[in-house]
Amino acid sequence: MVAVAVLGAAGGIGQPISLLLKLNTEITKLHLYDIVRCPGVGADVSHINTDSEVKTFQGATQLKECLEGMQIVVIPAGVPRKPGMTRDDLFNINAGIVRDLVQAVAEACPKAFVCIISNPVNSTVPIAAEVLKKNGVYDPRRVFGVTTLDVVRSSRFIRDIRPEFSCSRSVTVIGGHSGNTIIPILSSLAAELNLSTEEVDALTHRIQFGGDEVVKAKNGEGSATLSMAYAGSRFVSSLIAAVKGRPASECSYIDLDAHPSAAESAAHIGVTGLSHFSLPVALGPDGVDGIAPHDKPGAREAELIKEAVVAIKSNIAAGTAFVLNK
Ligand SMILES: NC(=O)C1=CN([C@@H]2O[C@H](COP(=O)(O)OP(=O)(O)OC[C@H]3O[C@@H](n4cnc5c(N)ncnc54)[C@H](O)[C@@H]3O)[C@@H](O)[C@H]2O)C=CC1
Ligand SMILES: O=C([O-])CC(=O)C(=O)O
Repeated sequence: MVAVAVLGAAGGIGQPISLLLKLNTEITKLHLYDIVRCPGVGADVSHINTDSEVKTFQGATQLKECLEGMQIVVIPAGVPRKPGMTRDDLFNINAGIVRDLVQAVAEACPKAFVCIISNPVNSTVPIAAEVLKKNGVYDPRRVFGVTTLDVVRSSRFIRDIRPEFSCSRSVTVIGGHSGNTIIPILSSLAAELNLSTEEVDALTHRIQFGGDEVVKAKNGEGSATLSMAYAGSRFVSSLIAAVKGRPASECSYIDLDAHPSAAESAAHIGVTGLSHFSLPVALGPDGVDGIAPHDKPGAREAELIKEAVVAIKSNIAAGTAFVLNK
């Protein structure tokens, strides 16, 4: 049995991710929750002829019932950016949404894997961690910031300039999920693909600010939804593979206490004094199971890491203070 809940299921990401999860034949129960429009989305998705049973829940009074028995909880609830905004500008609204949803997770399915999509991920994941800690149910191996879209973009953007590069090849992306905290590790690929310094710089910038391309193109109608749904569904598939004992790894923004090798690996690249950072994570039946083999940062990336650490530190502090000071 694999039971998955989507919180924010009627939204721009929520709808297509619900569709993709309905197509995943390993999922047996799919629970969809939102504060609006959920019955319609659920009725629609439930007609797809795969075996999973779809149930919909709407409004805070149905949240706990939605979450009971869930093994994986995917959270794309919250507001998206408009042009001119940073992800951090979403903090004031989304911090409270994530806090309240994770509180319900703590009460109804404390052992579930929690996959957080809502921005700013650099802060919302520490918020989730603090809420679970407050409830005495925190397992750092089980809480993930979904940064898969940065990896997906990296593969595709490299393919744009080197058609011989296979889109299905994963690229290591570490750090966080906003602007200059996103660090694609391109040094060894640069040698392999004969990328010039200018090309590496341009690729790095495009990957870091890929979200802005979509925000600009959507012109006030939100941010990435379809590519995010794809990325989120890929992340969930990897998690399910790991739970079922198959090898799986994904880059993800995790608690560095999730595994001794996480903190070691981070320290090795100069990341100290942070509770969270995105690393290539080896996934196992209990979630984070170590650090997956990955390309090592070169000198240019080491500089980017230094900048990212400063920004992520303040994002984490904001998230932590939000829960602890209330
Ligand atoms: N991690 C990543 O790589 C990415 C993250 N995002 C983030 O995902 C979030 C969602 O984006 P979209 O789906 O485009 O937004 P959207 O506005 O289309 O959908 C959000 C959904 O959340 C629901 N919602 C709001 N408050 C809720 C609550 N308390 N409980 C349950 N549901 C609630 C809304 O009713 C809506 O259906 C945003 O914060 C966005 O920045 C977007 C793209 C990539
Ligand atoms: O750009 C945004 O606000 C949405 C997002 O996180 C992304 O597309 O990477």
